[in-house]
Amino acid sequence: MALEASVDRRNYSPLATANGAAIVPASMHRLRLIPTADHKPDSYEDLKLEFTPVFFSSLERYLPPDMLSMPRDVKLQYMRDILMRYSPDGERTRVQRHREYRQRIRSNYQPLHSELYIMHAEKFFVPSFLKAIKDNTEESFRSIMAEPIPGVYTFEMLQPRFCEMLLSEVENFERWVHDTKFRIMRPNTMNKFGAVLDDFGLETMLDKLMNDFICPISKVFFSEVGGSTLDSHHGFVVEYGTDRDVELGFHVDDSEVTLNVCLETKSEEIFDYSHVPGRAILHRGRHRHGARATTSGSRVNLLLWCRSSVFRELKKYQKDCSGWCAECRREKKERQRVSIAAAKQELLKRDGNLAS
Ligand SMILES: O=C(O)CCC(=O)C(=O)O
Ligand SMILES: [Fe+2]
Repeated sequence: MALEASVDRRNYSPLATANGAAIVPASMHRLRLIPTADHKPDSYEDLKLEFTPVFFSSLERYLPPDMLSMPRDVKLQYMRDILMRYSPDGERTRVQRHREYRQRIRSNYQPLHSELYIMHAEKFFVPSFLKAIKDNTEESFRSIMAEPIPGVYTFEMLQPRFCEMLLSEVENFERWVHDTKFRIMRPNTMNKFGAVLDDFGLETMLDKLMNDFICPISKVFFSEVGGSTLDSHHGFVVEYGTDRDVELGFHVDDSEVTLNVCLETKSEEIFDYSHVPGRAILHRGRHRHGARATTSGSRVNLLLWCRSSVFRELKKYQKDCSGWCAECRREKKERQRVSIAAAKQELLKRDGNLAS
C-alpha cells in the first residue's frame, strides 16, 4: 500500500481526484463545469432510458476525465446516480432500492460461519489490542502502535482464526453470487472484485467494531476530523491479484477515519507499506493513498470507512464562510490552485502517455 507522506488532505476538493482514481459513492459523484470538447461520447440510442439518449451523450462530455474511458454501462450508471439526486424522490428511491437489494441477499444467502455475525471480542481480536481498548488511554493505544508516518497508525488487531473465517465467508458469498448469477454491487466504482460486508449481514457486527473498538482510538488521534463523532460506516473487502483488481490509484476515502486490515497475503506482492495478515492501519479518510500493482500473488483486506454525519454537517457550514472570511477565501483559493495544478499535471501526463 502506498501512502502519501504529508499528514492529511482535509481541504480536498473533488477536482483533485483528477490526479488519480476517485473512489466515491454515488452521493459524491460530480460532473465537470467545463465539458471535454474533444471527447467522442457513446451512443445510447439502443437503450430505453428515462431521458432522451442524446441527453446522455451530451452529458457524457461533463464526466470527470477518469470516467471517460469507462465502459458505457459504468458511465450510464454514474450519470443516472447524479440525475437521481435532482429528482425529488431520488434519494428516497435509492435508499429504498438498496434496502430491497440487501433484503434479497439476506433472505437467500446462507451464511457459513454464523459466529462471525455477532461480536465476540475475545475470539476476534488479539489480547494486546483488547487490553489497550480496555485501558482506554492514549498511552495504552500508543503502547501497541507504530506511527510510520505522521497520522498513520499500525497495530496488531485480528486473530488469524478470525481472518480465516472472514475469508471463507467472503468466498462462500462469492460462490453463491456466482452460482445464482446474482448481480452484486462492488464496494465502490473502482473495484471489479471485492464485496460489501454490510450487504450480506455483517453490518451490526461491524457497527459494534466501529463503536466499541475504533471510536475510542479515533477520539484520541483523529478528533479534529470527526473521529469523536463517528456514527456510520461502509464495511467491505478488497481483493488484489493478477486475476482480480490489480491496483488502486491515489485517492482519498469517503470516510473521516479508515480502518484497513489485511486478511491474507499470498507470496510476492510488493508494497511500500507491507501488509501483514491481522495487522491494521488506521488513517484519516482524507489521507491520500493507493494500492501498488499486484504483479504476482494475491491479497485480501478488510476496509471499514468510518463516517461522522456531525462532522460533515459542520464542514458544509464552515465552507460557506468564504464569502465573508478573508482567511477562508485565501484557503479556498489555495485549494483551487492546488487542485487545478494537479488536474493540469494529470492531463499533461495523459497527453504524454498518449504520445508515447
Ligand atoms: O488495498 C489497500 O490496502 C487500500 C484499499 C483502499 O485504499 C480502499 O479500498 O479505500
Ligand atoms: Fe482507500
